[in-house]
Amino acid sequence: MAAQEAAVDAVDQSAGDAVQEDSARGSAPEDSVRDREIAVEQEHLDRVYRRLEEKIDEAEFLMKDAAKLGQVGTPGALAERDAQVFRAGVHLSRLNNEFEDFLFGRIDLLLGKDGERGPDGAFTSVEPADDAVRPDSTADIAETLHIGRIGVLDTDYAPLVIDWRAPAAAPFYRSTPVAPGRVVRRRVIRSKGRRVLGVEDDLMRPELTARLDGSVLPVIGDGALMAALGQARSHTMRDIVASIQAEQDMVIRAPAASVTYVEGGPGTGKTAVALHRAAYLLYQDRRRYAGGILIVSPTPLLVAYTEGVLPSLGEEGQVAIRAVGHLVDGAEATAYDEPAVARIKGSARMLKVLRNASRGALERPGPTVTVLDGQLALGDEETPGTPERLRVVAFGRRLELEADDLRRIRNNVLGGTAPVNLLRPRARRLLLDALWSRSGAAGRHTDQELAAELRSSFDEDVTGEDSFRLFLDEWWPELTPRGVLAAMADERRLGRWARRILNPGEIRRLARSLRRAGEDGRGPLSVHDVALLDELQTLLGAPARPKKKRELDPLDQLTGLEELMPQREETQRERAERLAAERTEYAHVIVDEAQDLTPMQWRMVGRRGRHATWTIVGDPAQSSWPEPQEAAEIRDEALGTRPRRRFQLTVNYRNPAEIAELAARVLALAMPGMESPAAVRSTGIVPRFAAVGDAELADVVREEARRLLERVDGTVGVVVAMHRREEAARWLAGLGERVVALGSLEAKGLEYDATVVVSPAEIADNSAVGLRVLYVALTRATQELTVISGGRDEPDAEGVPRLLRPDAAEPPREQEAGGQPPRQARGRRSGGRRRERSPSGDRNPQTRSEQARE
Ligand SMILES: Nc1ncnc2c1ncn2[C@@H]1O[C@H](COP(=O)(O)OP(=O)(O)OP(=O)(O)O)[C@@H](O)[C@H]1O
Repeated sequence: MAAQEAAVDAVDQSAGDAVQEDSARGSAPEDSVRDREIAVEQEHLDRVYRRLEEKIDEAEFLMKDAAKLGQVGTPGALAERDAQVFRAGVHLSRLNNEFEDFLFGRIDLLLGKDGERGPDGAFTSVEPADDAVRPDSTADIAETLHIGRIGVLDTDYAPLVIDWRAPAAAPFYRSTPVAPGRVVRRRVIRSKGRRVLGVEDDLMRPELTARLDGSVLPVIGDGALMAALGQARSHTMRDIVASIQAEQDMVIRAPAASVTYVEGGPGTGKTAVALHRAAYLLYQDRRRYAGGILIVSPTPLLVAYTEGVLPSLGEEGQVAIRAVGHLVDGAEATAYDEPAVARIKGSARMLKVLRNASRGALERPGPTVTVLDGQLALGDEETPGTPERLRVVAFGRRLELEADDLRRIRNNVLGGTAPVNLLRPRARRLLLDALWSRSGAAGRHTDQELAAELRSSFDEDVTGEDSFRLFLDEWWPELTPRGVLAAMADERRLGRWARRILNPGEIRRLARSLRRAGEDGRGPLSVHDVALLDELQTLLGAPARPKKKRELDPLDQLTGLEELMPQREETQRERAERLAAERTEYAHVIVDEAQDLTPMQWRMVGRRGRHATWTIVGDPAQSSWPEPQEAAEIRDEALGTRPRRRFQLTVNYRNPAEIAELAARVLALAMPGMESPAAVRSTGIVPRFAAVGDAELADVVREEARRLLERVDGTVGVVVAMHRREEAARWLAGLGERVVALGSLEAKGLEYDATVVVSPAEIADNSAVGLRVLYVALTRATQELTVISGGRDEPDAEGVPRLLRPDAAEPPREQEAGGQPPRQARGRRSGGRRRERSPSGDRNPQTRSEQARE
């Protein structure tokens, strides 16, 4: 906050010039220039609110009127009422949504090349008219536009506020001093409710002396971007609508068609851009996209962090944001697999294993049972194996099919590629055929009609028998994805299905991991299990069931999936959830942190967007998936032949240069030759280091977290290796909600005012791509970073771990799949004591870091 206030107070050079001119005319001093500008914007905001209130009155009148119409009760009147209630509800909902921080921008423009106005009342030209600037570099402001979260027109259709997504608002984001177009001054207005609190200006044409209504245009503040970046962070992400940068705006407004790829390093705004793009697409084509956009996020934590952004942009309930482990209804992943297992489960090789399992699971091991006289002869066995003999009585004769017959029929049916559950009717038919030929009745009639009649009464006879029905249920049971996954936990069976696909070690590890889900398959699932379940769902197919008739919603009839209204019993969120549950495919799919998706996850996500357009954002340098080539192939299969458009984001808005520079050392190890994004600001606060022994780790981390909580207004994140997650949460117990402990894989996409990264070596050893995971951990802080090392980190005298020293040695050997992490190569644990303390005897690592820097 302090930074923001400071920025508001700062009046830059150009403003100074304006002030001087003001003073020369004997008018206001510096403060009053700013106050006067705030008053100018306040006046405009008051007008906007008056107009909004009029519109709310109109909407309420419509609602009342609609209710009256409803009392008439004729079908025509009811439909009319629904339509009115709907329109009014939408209107009210939007107006209420938009009231907070409603107006945030303004641009002052030169005269344009042509005089045409667009539908929002603004002039359409982008470039200034030839005579807009006089030879003496003076110019007049010809048009002023205010930008807000939705558009508002005055009673005479003049634009009071332009929707940020409208074409006329684009120059607010795109204009730069290099390519200013018509924009002379861009202003960000900071307001709360009805009160304007401050303004921040960027001058796009500093060479001009521009006048508005005869006075020189004043310029206030340091620029909105810096003010926004300096703000304290909370546990939820904020929208960036007031300070979207030109390269980001290009992505947000890119046409929806085809596949839009966005790459950029940590903090370049990829997630923010993805969310704003969803809002933009809704604005562009609401009919197509309302309720039809899916955002896939890597973790539930990132979903929780980002889900407030769209409502703040006025788009409540229109977009489904789901963690990749929550994409399958009814299957919520809560567990993480160890890296070697994740690598198996995510690999495209699993496709073949699952195909085999989905067919093989029909056959259950165990004591064979006979279905006899309408009963299963189970003996003491609770889970019988697959029956190996079918006996029925038909036309007064006992008929039997033996194991060989049954096997032949099964193989015949499974010869096709159709989903297993959908093959059951065919299996049933072939069983009946075999019994029929066994019955000897086949040749009894030459007359086709009679033969057909006889056959049909034979079928009725057989299928009416409990023995047959029970047999079929046991011999071709309806398979569920969780049931098959549970079957794969049996190492012997898995061994058969994975023969020549996985090696014995992989089979053992995979079976062991699947046993966690329990024999009934109801135990906790991992993120990677969910993609397997989704694949199995496709391989098994859902047997046809009579469809439950859905009650027709009159609003759906009126408007399809259009905007939602708050007055109805179902809330917007519930409706969005319902739409998401009913939906299996989306019109636009946005994948955040796409570099982490495994091949199997790409298949799962791909199925949700078979006819969709796509936005895919990611950073290869942050990938926690070790086989990028394999993932890219499967991704390309999922995206099909749609044309690709690529964008690169190049500026790091999150980390100060001091932190970015440290992280770049790890990037150089993890991805040699890859460029770091340029940090946009510097704070002068260098990262701090401490080396501690195991015994002291908890205390030192806790103490450091406490110290950082005092230094920053917002949040503190403590990032540890995955196996320390729970332990770390205990270290921080009682420190309050502003501080959280995170496993390194959970830190993806999140940010904190300050972070403590505990043992870089442990984090790096955590997986085959540990250096990239460490790079993620080091790039989460917006202000301060402390690195605490143990003996395994091989800290130097200043406490700087080996991996973070400028002369970091060769990158550690990548861990083999399932092999031991290469930690032995990097030293022993320290003897247990921290090697240095501050002169005052406290354990504040600040001192060491300062010493180190000196
Ligand atoms: N134009 C902007 N104006 C203000 N803040 C911005 C802007 N662009 C990005 N930011 C801020 O920078 C931070 C990083 O943005 P974001 O999380 O979207 O980056 P990212 O590229 O997804 O990072 P990562 O890859 O590390 O997850 C956020 O706090 C975001 O609000």
